[in-house]
Amino acid sequence: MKFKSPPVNSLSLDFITEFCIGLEKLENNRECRGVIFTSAVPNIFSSGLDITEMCGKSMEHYAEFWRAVQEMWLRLYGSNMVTVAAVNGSSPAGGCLIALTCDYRIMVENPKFVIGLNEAQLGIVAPFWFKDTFVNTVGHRVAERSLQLGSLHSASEAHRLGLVDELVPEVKLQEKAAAVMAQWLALPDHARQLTKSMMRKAVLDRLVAHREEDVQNFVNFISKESIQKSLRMYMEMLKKKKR
Ligand SMILES: CCCC/C=C/CC(=O)SCCNC(=O)CCNC(=O)[C@H](O)C(C)(C)COP(=O)(O)OP(=O)(O)OC[C@H]1O[C@@H](n2cnc3c(N)ncnc32)[C@H](O)[C@@H]1OP(=O)(O)O
Repeated sequence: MKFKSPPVNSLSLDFITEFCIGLEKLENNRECRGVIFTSAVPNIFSSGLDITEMCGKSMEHYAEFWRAVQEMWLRLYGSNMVTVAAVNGSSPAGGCLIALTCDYRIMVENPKFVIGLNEAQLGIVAPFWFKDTFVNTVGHRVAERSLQLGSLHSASEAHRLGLVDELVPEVKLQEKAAAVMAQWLALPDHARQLTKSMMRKAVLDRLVAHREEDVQNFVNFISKESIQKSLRMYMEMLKKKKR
């Protein structure tokens, strides 16, 4: 699945809806046992949640958007397929979450590309299921430090921390992703799927059990004037950076 929503593959409601529909189609296709996620936008894997969906909108919109974000994560983290992220560009926040939610992450070894859960830098807080996914990948200490600081890690640092599994030159990315996929698909599906479910079930169940509470938390938090102000300032900063 190639993300193609220029300029930065931000995860808008439309993007997320299409992502979920595409994933469901693949999940229901018995011929399809694995998916590689990558980007068709140069230098960007995904810039994370579309900030404009969380700024200046109604409470109803925030709730609809957050349910879609939850749905995307539940489907991807709970997927029966082998999922490989071929990260060919920067991947902050929600973009990093997509990569973390996959079974395996390969990143292009470009020092300009960054990845991480940088929510704290925007004055917002990653919800418990972002945090759980991160902890399950890199361990508690690395996740705690990285989340509190809202760190965006270079590709080599992300590799050192275990946030990504492998680094490759850009020209080798697709070949490597295909090789990893072949390795994972060589196992019997039922054994791999049951093992994956055993490893991820507690974290998935936690969100399912607290889904509406999590929506309400998000809506209450994001609609606070102080948080809206932080997001507006962050968007301004992104725009100024270009001038
Ligand atoms: C409260 C509960 C928790 C909620 C959880 C939220 C998780 C999230 O995902 S929040 C989103 C966090 N994302 C970021 O912090 C990334 C911000 N973007 C960047 O750092 C850079 O844009 C980039 C490194 C991804 C790319 O840099 P580049 O120089 O190539 O492009 P830009 O000129 O910065 O951007 C082009 C264009 O796109 C707009 N934009 C960028 N990111 C977003 C975004 N996440 N949402 C909406 N719009 C975004 C940027 O403002 C530019 O717009 P203009 O062309 O109109 O100026």
